[in-house]
Amino acid sequence: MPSSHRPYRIIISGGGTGGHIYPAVAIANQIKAISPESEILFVGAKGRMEMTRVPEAGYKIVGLWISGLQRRLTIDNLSFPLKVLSSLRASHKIIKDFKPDAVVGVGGYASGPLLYAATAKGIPSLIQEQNSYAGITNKLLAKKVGKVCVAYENMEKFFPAEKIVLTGNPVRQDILDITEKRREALLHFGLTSEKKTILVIGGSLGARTINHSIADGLEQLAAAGYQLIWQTGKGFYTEAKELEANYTDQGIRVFDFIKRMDLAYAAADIVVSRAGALSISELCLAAKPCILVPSPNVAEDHQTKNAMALVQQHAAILVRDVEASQKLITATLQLAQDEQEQKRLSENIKKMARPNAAADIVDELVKLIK
Ligand SMILES: CC(=O)N[C@H]1[C@@H](OP(=O)(O)OP(=O)(O)OC[C@H]2O[C@@H](n3ccc(=O)[nH]c3=O)[C@H](O)[C@@H]2O)O[C@H](CO)[C@@H](O)[C@@H]1O
Repeated sequence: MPSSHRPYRIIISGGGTGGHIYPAVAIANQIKAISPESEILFVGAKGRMEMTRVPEAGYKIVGLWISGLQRRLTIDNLSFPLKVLSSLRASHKIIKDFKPDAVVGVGGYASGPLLYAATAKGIPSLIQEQNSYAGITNKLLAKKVGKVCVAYENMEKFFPAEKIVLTGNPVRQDILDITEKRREALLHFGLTSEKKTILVIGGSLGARTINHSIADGLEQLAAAGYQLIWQTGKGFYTEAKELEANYTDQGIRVFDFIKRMDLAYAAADIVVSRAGALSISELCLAAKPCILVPSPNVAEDHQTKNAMALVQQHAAILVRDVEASQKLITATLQLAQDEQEQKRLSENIKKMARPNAAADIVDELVKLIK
């Protein structure tokens, strides 16, 4: 069937961590799905993760010279006003050259100047907030943009009510259907179907407390007969690799970053994870029983709020970061042994999935253009 959409020119801006980048990629893929001739340009922050992950996903990206304002007084802060001015000027030029029909902001440093410049020119714009607690960039931009697509209820405290649309977080297509991928997944990670698999993910940057707790409990997990896919982030990778060397026959697999998250979810019987908003949205779609260890190092403790939205529905188990060193391994072993609890959690978390988020967001975007 021919597409009823003309080709659109869209800029998507933001990044910093996977939690901002992958929803942006999912939105881009959806625009291409409804209108394959569309042109999409990403705008990120120089030196940040999006500058490599976005081209890997097949899209062009340009980088702005911008960073966040640190809460402490640092040398970096002194250059902050200069960075804002420089990135605003660069954003105006990018918009003038690319001539977008609309712009999308996904949060993170780069979306500030780009959306500010776009809205000043009256270009239709939409932001997507992944968390149950709004980031500062999005809060400031909300006054200027046309629509704010959110993933949690009660976001009126942060954004003008008439602009809010509850869509959920857009998740990469390959994670939407993992049920058929288990065999391929076990093969991919060199694991066996005879053992249960625990997936440990620290979020796109890795999580120190989770890493230390798993390192301390590795012997226990292996002795109990579980295999492990363990994503450490860069910081703990070398140490974890050394530990892994003692357990290769028992199926302990260490990665700093996993590119095939679809296969990681497909292989997993249970998951231990930070409570980043995208990880949570993906876990809902994958319908995996999980233990969430919210990062305490994020604005307004928003990961705990993300996690509680599930815990209150008995859709996930919470282990607080301060308690992880004592409780995480015990909780993991308990859940791994309790198939009824796994089933209950899996059924409940599945109810919270929003598989149409990307399509709903792009619908809103198209309405703004029209
Ligand atoms: C420390 C920090 O600031 N964390 C924030 C960041 O988290 P972070 O970037 O960790 O984000 P999320 O947990 O939301 O998402 C991680 C994303 O990276 C992907 N992934 C992860 C690990 C890996 O090895 N491979 C891989 O592809 C996941 O599949 C997911 O798509 O953005 C989220 C969304 O705004 C916030 O909720 C988090 O609080």
